[in-house]
Amino acid sequence: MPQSDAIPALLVLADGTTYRGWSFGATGTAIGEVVFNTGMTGYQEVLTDPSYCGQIVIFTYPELGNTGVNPLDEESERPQVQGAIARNICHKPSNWRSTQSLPDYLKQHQVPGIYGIDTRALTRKIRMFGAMNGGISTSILDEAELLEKVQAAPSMKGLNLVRQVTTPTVYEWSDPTTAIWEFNPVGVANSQESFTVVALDFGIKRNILRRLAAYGCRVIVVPADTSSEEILKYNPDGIFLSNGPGDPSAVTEGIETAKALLSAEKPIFGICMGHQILGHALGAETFKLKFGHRGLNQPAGLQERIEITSQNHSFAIDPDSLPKTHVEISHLNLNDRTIAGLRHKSLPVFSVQYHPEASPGPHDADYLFEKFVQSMQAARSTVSGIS
Ligand SMILES: NC(=O)CC[C@H](N)C(=O)O
Repeated sequence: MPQSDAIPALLVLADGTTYRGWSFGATGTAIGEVVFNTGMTGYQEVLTDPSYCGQIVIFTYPELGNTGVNPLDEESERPQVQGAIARNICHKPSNWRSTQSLPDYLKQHQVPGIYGIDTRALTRKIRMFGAMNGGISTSILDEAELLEKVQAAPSMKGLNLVRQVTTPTVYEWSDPTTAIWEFNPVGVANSQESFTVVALDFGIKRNILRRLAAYGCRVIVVPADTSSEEILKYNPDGIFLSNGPGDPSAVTEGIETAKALLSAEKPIFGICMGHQILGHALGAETFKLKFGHRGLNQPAGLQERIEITSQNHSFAIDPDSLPKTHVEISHLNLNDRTIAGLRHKSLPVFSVQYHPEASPGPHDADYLFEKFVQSMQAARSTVSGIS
């Protein structure tokens, strides 16, 4: 229920659908692509994932904010969503790790939210008609006026948002997953040889960096427009292509770099946007899904093994465009049979459309970090003549 001093807010979708609710977080107006996330946990990780830049996220889980927010659960240094839509909000968090309430946190970072919305009906609408632009506002309460602003906003298709979230400078990351949260101590202990990984930052999540560090990688994170020559100067054992927001086909500089890096024949691992960029570099195309996959229970696999995965994406690789002579599908999304993983037939190069680092989500796919480390180990042995 709204508090007695709740501020009224308006939500308008590009097709003219309107909902009225109350404001939480910052006041003002936010316009973006409205998408839904079905996860039952991890609202802070979702809000701070740079891949959501430009989007307003509907949370289908009915109450947000119960466990507050804390500095350790940030996937980047601030919330990255344009706005948030919730059924209900908890104003008084209760958790030993909480340092701030969710509404105060969003207010501090000027991110507007709206609650009191029938998120089930809204999600059904998006599922039926597809993801579309929308706006939430406390200052424009006239439906036609907000609709005009929503309809003037650019479509997500063709949008390069990487420049807004990539690191401006090179930095090194060496913090592994904290010991109390480490769920795979055996795998981690087995891979303590150190490898240098250059991570191309299209909007990287911190837990990817932590998982790479947990498996013994020293990670050098570089801006998205770093050239292949500069990357190879670090003499990396492997190259990582990160997740990120917007349309992958618009990230032409990243695609060109990935193409050039393929000819260096080093191990390459891509996650989500990284997977799509690798796909483009290998000669494939991407297309926009009707409403995307965002949640923590997406099944992925091919034949015997099925992983339950964490996902957040709008675009996918077009199977008809895949150059089958040198690339093969390693995983399918088992809900809709779209491509969820790729593998090069002769090079140590692979990628997944989902998020093996979870945060939030299940840990089924964590083995992919181990696989990346093993491919770097194998490449080292080949170079030194031990095979
Ligand atoms: N999480 C991601 O990297 C998302 C990739 C891309 N922006 C998409 O929506 O498909």
